[in-house]
Amino acid sequence: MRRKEPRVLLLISPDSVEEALDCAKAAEHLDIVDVKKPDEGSLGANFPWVIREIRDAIPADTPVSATVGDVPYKPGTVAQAALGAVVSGATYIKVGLYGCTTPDQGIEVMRAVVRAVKDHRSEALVVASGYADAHRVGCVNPLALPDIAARSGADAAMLDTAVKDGSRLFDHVPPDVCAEFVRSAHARGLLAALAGSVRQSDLAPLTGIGTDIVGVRGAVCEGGDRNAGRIQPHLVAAFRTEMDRQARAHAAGVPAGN
Ligand SMILES: O=C[C@H](O)COP(=O)(O)O
Repeated sequence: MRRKEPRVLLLISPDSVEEALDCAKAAEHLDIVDVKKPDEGSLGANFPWVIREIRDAIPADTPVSATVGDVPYKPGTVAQAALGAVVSGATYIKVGLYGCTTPDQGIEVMRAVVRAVKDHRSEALVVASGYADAHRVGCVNPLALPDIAARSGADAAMLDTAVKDGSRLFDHVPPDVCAEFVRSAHARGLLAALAGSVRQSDLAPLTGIGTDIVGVRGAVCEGGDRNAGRIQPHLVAAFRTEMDRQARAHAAGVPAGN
């Protein structure tokens, strides 16, 4: 049976139709299928026809998200790419503000994206994503994302990691600062999403932080390898089981351990 209101939404990122079919086998355990192309970057954009094929391949009640890329500070270019993603069937549109160095640049890009997406499909959700390791790539401070998202009319603020070299979300933004990010998003009426080589052992702090969405690829791939490994349905199921265990422990006020 499909989950109705999971405490935290699980977003899984396949890179192909074949991997999306493996996600479909685990559809009861995940909430959002997030199409990306990891060989084009952390939030690399896949082809429109891949988004369309994935939309057609997975259960109709599972929303499709698509990443628009690790985008430059080029509002027109990014708005067109975002329109391409929503026309192709995605209802979550994720934008990685890689080339934006200031909040004003991020707002300019995201306002253009929000207009392009919502003019086409008003109920689609726009996600403004920053990078926990922004200091390594010179982009906007991750804690600026909730304000950028709110001021541009986006629906969610997200953090991921830009450099996929084994370092993880909490290596760059510790749990107490992630908690501040989530509070800041919620105070602005936004969803908060956290990702970045997240593992099952991160689920206890992530649950406590109160994030709405956890984004994962590597942890549900064979051998934990987001590049060479493929998404495994049994690893998706195991990840969900641990999310649920942590959610129950949190609700009961009892630490679940790892
Ligand atoms: O949106 C989520 C990302 O796909 C996370 O990928 P990762 O868990 O391999 O860092």
